[in-house]
Amino acid sequence: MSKQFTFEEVAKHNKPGDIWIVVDAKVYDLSRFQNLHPGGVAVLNDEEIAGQDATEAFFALHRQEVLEKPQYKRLQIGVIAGEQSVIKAPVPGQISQVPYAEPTWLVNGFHSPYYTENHRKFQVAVRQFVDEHIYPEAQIKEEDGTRISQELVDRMTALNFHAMRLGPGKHLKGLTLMNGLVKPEEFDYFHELIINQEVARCGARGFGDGLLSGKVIGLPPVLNFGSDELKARVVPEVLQGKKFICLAISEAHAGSDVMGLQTTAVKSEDGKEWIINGTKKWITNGTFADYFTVGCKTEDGFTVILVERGEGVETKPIKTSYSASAGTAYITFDNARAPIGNTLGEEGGGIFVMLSNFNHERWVMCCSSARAQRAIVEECLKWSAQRKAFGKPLNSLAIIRAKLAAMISRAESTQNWLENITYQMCNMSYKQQAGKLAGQIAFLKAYSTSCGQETATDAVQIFGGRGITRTGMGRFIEHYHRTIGFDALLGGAEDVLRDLGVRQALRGMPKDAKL
Ligand code: HEM
Repeated sequence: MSKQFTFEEVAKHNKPGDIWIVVDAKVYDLSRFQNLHPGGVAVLNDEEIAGQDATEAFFALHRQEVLEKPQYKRLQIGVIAGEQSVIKAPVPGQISQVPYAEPTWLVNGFHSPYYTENHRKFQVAVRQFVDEHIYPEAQIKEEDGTRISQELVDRMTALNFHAMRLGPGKHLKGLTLMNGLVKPEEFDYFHELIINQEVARCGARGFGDGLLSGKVIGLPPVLNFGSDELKARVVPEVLQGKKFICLAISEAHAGSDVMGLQTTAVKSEDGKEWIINGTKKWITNGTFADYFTVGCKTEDGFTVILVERGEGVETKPIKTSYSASAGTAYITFDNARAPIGNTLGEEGGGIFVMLSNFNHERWVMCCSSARAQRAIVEECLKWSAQRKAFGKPLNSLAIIRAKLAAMISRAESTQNWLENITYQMCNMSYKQQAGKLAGQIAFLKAYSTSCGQETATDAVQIFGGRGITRTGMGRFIEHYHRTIGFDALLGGAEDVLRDLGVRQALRGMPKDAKL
């Protein structure tokens, strides 16, 4: 039972060296903390703060997580008798009650044709896991830039999280998913969407990629095009988080232009090995990968080869604008060798191997992008309600409300289009998806990330200086604004994708369609 105080008792502690305050009906003794306060002593000694109820002033300047930190939590010495705390710290797994902070299918009273009872149970379990285990590590690693902990990798393995992130398919056969919550044959793209969206809530873009997204794009070529022997060796150890894999296609010489790649693979004299020479750039998870799914120029064109870390393979980190925890690498292959049996698909058939991967990769990015921008909407709705300017909350200004309207509309339209495409994916064969959805997914990705960029700009305007400050109230806004470019480039730049979508559409134009 907390010690009880009255406002009168608190008011007596209002002098330098003896400062108590009330925040949300909780009494804090700041006497010894005052000189350590990052905001300085003077603000605490203000006559409207020292000995007073400082709730409004506190929440205008600090995120509520400040009070959850153990070093600050222990400043609380009691509560105000007869008063109730109203501000609740988020509980792991909880659904936000802020309007538009959740997609409609998670909001009380709304309906959806897409999600089953099983999806709903699955979402609860995934959110709980993300909030308890991924979110806290994401916040630390995004800042310190170190790679994902093996402890977290292992926790994810125990739920077969790594396997589920590759989507539905044969690789799930025989696995216990999420402690048996969903049967492998029932796992569909909506389950996968849930995983992608729940992880995106962490608001840590670099760590999000460090969370083995190299595997999401690097392993499918092995799964779909590797020999049985290669698959038997590589797939289980990657899905169990014992080894790491990445996709190594882009180069300093060529990004979207796959045919312009310069890394070469030639056969050894005895014909048993590939000898690989060249460089790769911006390779996610490359710094800690054991396997590299490498796009190479070969005699017959373009070929994809699985290369193991070893002699002739060097990786070094590239400093990008997001966290080094993503393991973004510059890779050099200097007479690196790989057995011919590591060829993925046909020699010269690399384009086919790559193209079969792109739709899924882009759709995964749409899931994250839609959810990440919604999290920014929630931040802006909260901030504009609690921040006062000219004596009124920010949201009393029409210009702020107009920005919120635009953000909300963007988040809702992206999610709704995404759910429609996901439903099509659930009801089409992989081949049908390749034919019918490449354009749709390309358009959605470009739309979603351009919406994200506009939302990032609007959010910075709403948060002001805090929107460009890495700590404190605007830290998620600063982070989102700094890293939205990754969504807009990875998996295809916006302009390239829009053009691809239109070209796909033009191919489907009936010859007899005339005005
Ligand atoms: C339990 C009491 C308090 C604790 C534990 C605390 C802690 C902190 C911390 C950790 C920061 C760094 C920024 C951040 O991480 O958000 C900070 C900044 C600040 N604090 Fe406090 N604080 C307390 C009460 C207050 C009060 C009552 C005021 C009164 C106005 C105040 C004014 C400020 C200011 C002006 C800043 C700088 C904000 C900025 O740079 O945007 N603090 N405080």
